[in-house]
Amino acid sequence: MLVAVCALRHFGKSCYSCAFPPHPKPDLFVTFGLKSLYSTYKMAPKNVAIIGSGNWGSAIARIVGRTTKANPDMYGERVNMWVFEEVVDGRNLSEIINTEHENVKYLPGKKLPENVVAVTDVVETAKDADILIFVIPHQFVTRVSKSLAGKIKPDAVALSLIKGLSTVPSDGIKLVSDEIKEILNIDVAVLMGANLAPEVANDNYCEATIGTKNKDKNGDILKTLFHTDFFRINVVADTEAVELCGALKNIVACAAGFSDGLGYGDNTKAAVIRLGMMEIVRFVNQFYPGAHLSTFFESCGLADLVTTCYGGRNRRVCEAFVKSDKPLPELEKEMLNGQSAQGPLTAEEVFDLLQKTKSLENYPLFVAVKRICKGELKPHELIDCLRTHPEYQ
Ligand SMILES: NC(=O)c1ccc[n+]([C@@H]2O[C@H](COP(=O)([O-])OP(=O)(O)OC[C@H]3O[C@@H](n4cnc5c(N)ncnc54)[C@H](O)[C@@H]3O)[C@@H](O)[C@H]2O)c1
Ligand SMILES: O=P(O)(O)OC[C@H](O)CO
Repeated sequence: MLVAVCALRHFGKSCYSCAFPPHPKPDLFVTFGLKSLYSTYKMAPKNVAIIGSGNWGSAIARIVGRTTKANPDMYGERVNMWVFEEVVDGRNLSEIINTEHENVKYLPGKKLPENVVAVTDVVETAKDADILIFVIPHQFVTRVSKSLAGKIKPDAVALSLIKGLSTVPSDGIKLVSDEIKEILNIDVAVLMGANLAPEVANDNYCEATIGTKNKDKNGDILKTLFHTDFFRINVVADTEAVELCGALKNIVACAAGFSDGLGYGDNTKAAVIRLGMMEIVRFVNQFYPGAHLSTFFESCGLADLVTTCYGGRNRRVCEAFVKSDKPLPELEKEMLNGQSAQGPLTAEEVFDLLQKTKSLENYPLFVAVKRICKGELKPHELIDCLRTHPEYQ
């Protein structure tokens, strides 16, 4: 055993300086046999595919295209990116991406690395991939995952960048990562953080959190795929908490938008952020207990909440909702050019779960956002809901 460990550590080189206790030098056959086994494993670069090509999908493709190219021993150079085909100015978006290397609709003005290849067939995109990055609005996850079932490598791993929840008619909600896992029967990690896509695409410094239950097995290969000088990654094991921070912050962003639309200023918004944070922590503890408090202070937690409540699309659309009195779907269409604000939908999904579990009174902010989005409350009533928050008792 000792010999085998030593052989693996030295890959057949001299073991005189081995830190292990004294042991015989491994015989050449064992050493080189293991070396070649190791090389086979080591020399098989992982193919990466991106399922999605919206605002965030395209920004992340800029990073992944570069890291795969910079690490040829770890990753295949070509990165397939699934494009939900549409026509832009008379041309197919996929064709524009593959000739001009720019997603002119969802991330205009930013070049994509040339090794990122737009593919319109989702199975074709994913079938040879060892790492599948899911980055689509959450309402499309079930359908897209089902179209991949049985058609991907059985030992592939997925990483979800999706900030949202899946709905289950009987149970209320399900984590998007669990939905993907159940449909595809593969391991699913998550990546969340304070990451407004246009700023990431600008290479402005920021951070993100990877949550994986298999840190020993997948932590390095996933981290290296994203970790750059300007995009710094921490890997933690609290997968559920990481994912829920990403999904639930979109609801809080809506409350921040209402507050901005009403002209309430920074103190009120700080209160919205704090109470929102407390509801996120409470929700995780109630439905997915066991998370470390420190996880909420990773980029996926407090940092994402701050950035989203100042610069996000959910905030922007909800501010406009107060000022214009137009319905949210109309504003989303008018303001976002095909992009998606996921807070209102997530608020509705979370509301159903809270109702089913008789927990509504513990989440006044989440509940108020749902009711305002659905026209059941006026935006200014948000503050009445917060005034009697259980955090004050
Ligand atoms: N944009 C950001 O700043 C950002 C940052 C971090 C995380 N996220 C999260 O990443 C996920 C994806 O966001 P995004 O910004 O890349 O997307 P987006 O909001 O830009 O959405 C547009 C994408 O949805 C696709 N789409 C439209 N209709 C579809 C359909 N019927 N089936 C499948 N796809 C369809 C479009 O082709 C396009 O690629 C979301 O969960 C979001 O919360 C976004
Ligand atoms: O633009 P939003 O509101 O979808 O937020 C984008 C990112 O999630 C911020 O980290």
